[in-house]
Amino acid sequence: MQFLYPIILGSTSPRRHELLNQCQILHTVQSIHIDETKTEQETPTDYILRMVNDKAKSALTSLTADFFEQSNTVLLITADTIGVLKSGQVLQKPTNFDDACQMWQQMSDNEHHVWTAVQVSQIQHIDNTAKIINHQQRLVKTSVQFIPLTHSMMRDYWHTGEPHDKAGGYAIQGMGAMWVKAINGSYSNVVGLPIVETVELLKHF
Ligand SMILES: Cc1cn([C@H]2C[C@H](O)[C@@H](COP(=O)(O)OP(=O)(O)OP(=O)(O)O)O2)c(=O)[nH]c1=O
Repeated sequence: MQFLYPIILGSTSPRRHELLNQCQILHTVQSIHIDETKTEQETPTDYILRMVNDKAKSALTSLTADFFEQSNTVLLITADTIGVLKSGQVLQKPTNFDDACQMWQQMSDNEHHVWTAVQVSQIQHIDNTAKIINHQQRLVKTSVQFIPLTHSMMRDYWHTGEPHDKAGGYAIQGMGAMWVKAINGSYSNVVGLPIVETVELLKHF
């Protein structure tokens, strides 16, 4: 798939990279590291939209002249995925087994939503500096229904190592699929990048 400008994925998530590859969307990857702490006052929407913009600003500082060899304008994709309970509580990556169990107990035999925000930033390299000249965001929500979970299921899953770096402590594309009874909405959104909306944003530029 071809777009007007070269594409950079600003992410350390192998899942996002794989989803773009699956759709033959050519891109290079720039890893990013930011503080993902949510403030008390922030709503889930404020938080997730700030995250994708902070990730874009962080990636910007790493974009050296090599990234602009083909074109002085590039498109940068950044994304953030969280789980959201009916109470509005935000589920991030579990910090330890107890933290994961607290999330899973609330998700057991229940519905939660997975939200992914995606931002496409148009970046220009002028006077040796990369600048965001335009950006667009989308927020996509998918409903996920879990089966009832027992403590031994939680313990066994934790020991696989899969939950550690996943929002809500599970991977629908992995063994976590055994806990997912139904979804309503975009599957790629749960994995970490809503493909339909990402392509729409890329086409916009
Ligand atoms: C719910 C769910 C989340 N996830 C992943 C997607 C994201 O990689 C991760 C949520 O963390 P994010 O902070 O969104 O992403 P990340 O830290 O992995 O990567 P980066 O910030 O560098 O872009 O959870 C799955 O892989 N499968 C799932 O089913």
